[in-house]
Amino acid sequence: MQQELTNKLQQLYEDALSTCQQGSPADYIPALAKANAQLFAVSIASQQLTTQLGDSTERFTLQSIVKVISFMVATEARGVEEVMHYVDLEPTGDAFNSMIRLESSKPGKPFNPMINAGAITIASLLHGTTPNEKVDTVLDFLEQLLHKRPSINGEVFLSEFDTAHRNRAIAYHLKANGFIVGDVETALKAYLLLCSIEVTTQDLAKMGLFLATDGEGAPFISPHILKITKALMMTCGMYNASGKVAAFIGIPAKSGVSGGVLACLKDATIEGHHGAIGIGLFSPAIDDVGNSVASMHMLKQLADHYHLSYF
Ligand SMILES: NC(=O)CC[C@H](N)C(=O)O
Repeated sequence: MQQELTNKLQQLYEDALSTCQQGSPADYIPALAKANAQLFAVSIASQQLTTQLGDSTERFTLQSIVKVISFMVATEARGVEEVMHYVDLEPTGDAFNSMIRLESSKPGKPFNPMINAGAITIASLLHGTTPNEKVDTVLDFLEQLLHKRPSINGEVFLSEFDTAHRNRAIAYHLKANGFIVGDVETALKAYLLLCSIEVTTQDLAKMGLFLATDGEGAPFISPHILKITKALMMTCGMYNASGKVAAFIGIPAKSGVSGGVLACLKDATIEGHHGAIGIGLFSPAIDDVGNSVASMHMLKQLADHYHLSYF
């Protein structure tokens, strides 16, 4: 059922919308730079209800948000022990594309699956030998969850593939240290294709609800893997602002440089929504760390107003 908008939610949305100009769209991926910085959409989904604010049908690429999904799919396929042989579960405090710890810490194992190094390793662990076969395992999962197969934005993929010098360096460094399974270019291409999967905030809210309900009634991911995934979102999901997001918002969330944010709440109340809730947000203007300014403002206001912090 689609919810009538309350004045409060509308007011929080308008307040957050006014913060868009404090950021700007990511420009290190050329195709993302031309996004309309004024776009802002919020979707809230619970088992009873969905709420849409702004342009919730606008499509954007998942970018780093896909790291949550590919981690779940790879870990379901391989098991926690095998995955942890290749990727740790520790926050870094560094930028998402940092390479420093691959060299400064021995044996150069990526610290967690939410940074680029960890996500490229995870892409190498997905079943399949070609990039498309690997990506299909994630698309299959999303198709079951969303009841439609998401598309890949070819322009964004090519734009990033052509300029992926840093990710390529990370991938080869990982390979040299034994943390890429199989062909390194295959892992890199799979990772970049995964980042280019297109969604709307409505899709993100459904993904959030899936996580929030511990996978109830949706494609199977073991409960212990969902628990690890949400812990990773809380500790590592918001780049090197993860600690502050945990402290001041207190909701497991994952953002991407296209301006999307995925959040989930196990048991909360937001207007007519009660119980497990998924939230999807999107606004392309991001801050220095890489988090969407309006989306984070909205999430903070929601957390304060509806007492959503886990702590
Ligand atoms: N933070 C992000 O969203 C990064 C994803 C982007 N595709 C990259 O690898 O740089």
